[in-house]
Amino acid sequence: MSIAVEFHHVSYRYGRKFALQDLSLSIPKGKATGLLGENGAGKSTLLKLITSIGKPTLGEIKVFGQKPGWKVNEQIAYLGDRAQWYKFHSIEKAIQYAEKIFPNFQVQQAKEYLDFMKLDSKAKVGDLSKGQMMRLQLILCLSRKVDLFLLDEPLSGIDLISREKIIDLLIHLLSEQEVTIVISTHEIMETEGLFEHLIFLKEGKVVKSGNVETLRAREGSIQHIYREVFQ
Ligand SMILES: Nc1ncnc2c1ncn2[C@@H]1O[C@H](COP(=O)(O)OP(=O)(O)OP(=O)(O)O)[C@@H](O)[C@H]1O
Repeated sequence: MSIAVEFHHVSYRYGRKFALQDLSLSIPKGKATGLLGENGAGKSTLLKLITSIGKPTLGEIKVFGQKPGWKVNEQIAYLGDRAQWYKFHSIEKAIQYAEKIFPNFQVQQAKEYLDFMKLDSKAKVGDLSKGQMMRLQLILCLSRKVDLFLLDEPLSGIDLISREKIIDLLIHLLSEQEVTIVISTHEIMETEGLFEHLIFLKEGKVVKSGNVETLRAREGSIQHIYREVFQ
């Protein structure tokens, strides 16, 4: 199995509080990995460390064999704390703007995704609903030509139809390109079919991880495992 991201005994703390504790894990290359955990488990912190928004207090991280930093960030698209797009821009304009700020942005790809996600390119960013805004954020993120996508809770607070659209888009991307996707989520029911690999995070530690099929064969449905781990 080729590895995209490795954590070796990583700890991270905010002030006195440890958000991650002696955490070791591997994220396989070319697959979708689900990062599952309850509120405060450390999912966002883990994704931020991959993009070098923070540095580990202890331990070592490798992303495609390199230390996190600006160089490897060129290969990463991160959907994290929501990027601010100008509210007075139309979606079309937001795409032109994304092309300016992201060197590896694919305008044609973004236009295809817009159709797929049923967004009107003339609509103003400021007039979009939360779900439509998330669809747009995701389009702008996924239209970058990179090897690794990190999506921090892309489904949170989104209605069923938008969720299904987002999941369809991710499945489409995975079937078309050899990319690595890491998605943090609590929405295991809807996303289960998307993932090949799962990491269960609890109180800053990995409590279970592995290939989805292997986990299912050994321990039953993913929902069952989720309940066992988090109840
Ligand atoms: N900026 C911060 N300052 C202080 N503590 C923080 C900060 N960000 C996160 N924490 C703490 O670190 C721990 C992990 O937070 P993190 O946001 O990584 O969890 P999460 O799994 O992404 O949670 P959620 O599902 O609620 O988004 C939590 O206890 C949180 O309170």
